[in-house]
Amino acid sequence: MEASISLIGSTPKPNLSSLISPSSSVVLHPRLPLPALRLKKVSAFPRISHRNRLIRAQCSDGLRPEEDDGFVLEDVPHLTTFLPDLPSYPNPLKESQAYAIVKRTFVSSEDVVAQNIVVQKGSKRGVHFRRAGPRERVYFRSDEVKACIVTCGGLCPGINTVIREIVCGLNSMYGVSNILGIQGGYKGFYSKNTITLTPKVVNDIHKRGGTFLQTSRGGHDTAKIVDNIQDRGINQVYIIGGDGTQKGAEKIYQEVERRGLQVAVSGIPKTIDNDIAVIDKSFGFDTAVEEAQRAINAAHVEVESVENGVGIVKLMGRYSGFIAMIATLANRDVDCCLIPESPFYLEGKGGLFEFVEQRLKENSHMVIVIAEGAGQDYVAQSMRASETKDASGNRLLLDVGLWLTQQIKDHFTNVRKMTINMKYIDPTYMIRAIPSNASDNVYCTLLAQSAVHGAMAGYSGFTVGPVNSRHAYIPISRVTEVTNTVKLTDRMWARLLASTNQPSFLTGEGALKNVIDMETQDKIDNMKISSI
Ligand SMILES: Nc1ncnc2c1ncn2[C@@H]1O[C@H](COP(=O)(O)OP(=O)(O)OP(=O)(O)O)[C@@H](O)[C@H]1O
Ligand SMILES: O=P(O)(O)OC[C@H]1O[C@](O)(CO)[C@@H](O)[C@@H]1O
Ligand SMILES: [Mg+2]
Repeated sequence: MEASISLIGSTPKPNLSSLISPSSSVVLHPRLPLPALRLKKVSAFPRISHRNRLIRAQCSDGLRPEEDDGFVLEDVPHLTTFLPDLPSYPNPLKESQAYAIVKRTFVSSEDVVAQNIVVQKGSKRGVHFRRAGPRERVYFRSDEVKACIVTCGGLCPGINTVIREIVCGLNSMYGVSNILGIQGGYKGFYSKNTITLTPKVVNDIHKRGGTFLQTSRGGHDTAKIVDNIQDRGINQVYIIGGDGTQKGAEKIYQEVERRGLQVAVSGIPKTIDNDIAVIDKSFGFDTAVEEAQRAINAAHVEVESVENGVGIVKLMGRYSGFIAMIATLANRDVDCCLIPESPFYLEGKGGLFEFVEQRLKENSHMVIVIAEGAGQDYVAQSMRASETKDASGNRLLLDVGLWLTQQIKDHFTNVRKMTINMKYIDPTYMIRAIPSNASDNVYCTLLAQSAVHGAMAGYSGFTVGPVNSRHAYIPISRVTEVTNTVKLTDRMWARLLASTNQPSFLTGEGALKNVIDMETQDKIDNMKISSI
């Protein structure tokens, strides 16, 4: 059967045809050079969600589901898309001692990573991403590369490891020695001096927390940044940061393409909140969960040593309660976990006050873990909410930890006439500021090396990250269009409820329906397989 292909984006170019198996119908996104098969150009979709565009693409191709194995490649841009005459060179890794006995040094263009690995007999093959790794040909000569690295947004364990491994990877694998550090985040492109990064300069930065290059929020001025990239002759840009940073990276890529520059833009997702879609997990998350154990354990020791001890530990998580959820599951001494995705209430039947009292009666102590973004609307009812934002436009949160501490104290002292011993611990910045642990260090190394291979291979406008444990190149827009959140309807939250035996707070009329409605909408937009 002849393959039927829908192409979204600019005019196709004749190479890289091998991805197409004769029986597949393939949707190439956003631009894959022309395979030697029948092509149908799909024009002008409304710029709605990436996912919807793909669905539309398949429908417009007139494919009936029965004839279609549903293979979809969400491809990343390549420099040859807008610079068709760019020369390529044999990858210097061919000569590398490190890869001398590796059976398959290079990743084939046919290697893709499936987004969905839980399938049923007869399921569509679904969305795939290009597998990350070195390619047979590179689009930069080593002595021509001028790379830069920038770190933006909040801190996260492991940033320094990523910086180190980009520098060392470029140098040892590709012989690149011209690498600049942009200081202080995006605004550093146009307002600060750069620093020269060599393997020697970055040699032991991975042992320290924070970012060697400093970071900032706000200050993303695309035109000024790309002017600066152009003026300095930079041709590889490595951008380490969270969802906001990746949105900025996408804008930089678009401007680079508009100007027709030979610049590879690579995003490396960083967020302690684990709120980036598509990837399995963000680096530093495991380290954060591990460090959170120390705070939870301290709270438990304190409250178990007194009568009616109530410990509250506040953890980070602006919109996503992953750290709180996984830290709770890991710990066993937590009686109740509160996250932004799961609304809770204090008073009445099934409320938090009732549960605290019950646990105090049973055990004489209890520990609550609360994510900083939990119950914000609730807090706003009793505090004067100011709609203040940080320099990047993120809403500044009200301190739910202090608020909850006060509410519980007031309730038991004034209403229940009980003496309780309250211990409130806020370890948020301590958790974020530490160096990464061993497994995160390995993860950061893989991310950095994958980013370097992708840039050298001429990909641009991509984010790198593990999808079902295999590192992949993902279009940046795909990871920024939705926020990864804890799905209350998935099993992981149920596991937590089963482990703590806490109330689900879903007894209010319509509460469960609201959650399901919200998540259904989310799932339509976001095909992420959320699992940790
Ligand atoms: N929509 C956007 N377009 C362009 N740049 C953006 C956008 N959103 C944020 N940025 C820029 O990205 C940088 C970091 O953004 P932000 O402070 O939101 O942190 P982040 O990358 O989301 O990391 P985290 O939230 O994990 O700390 C800032 O310099 C900000 O100006
Ligand atoms: O105080 P800062 O540095 O703006 O960072 C706080 C925010 O950063 C995050 O850790 C995300 O990086 C959020 O969880 C938190 O709200
Ligand atoms: Mg963010």
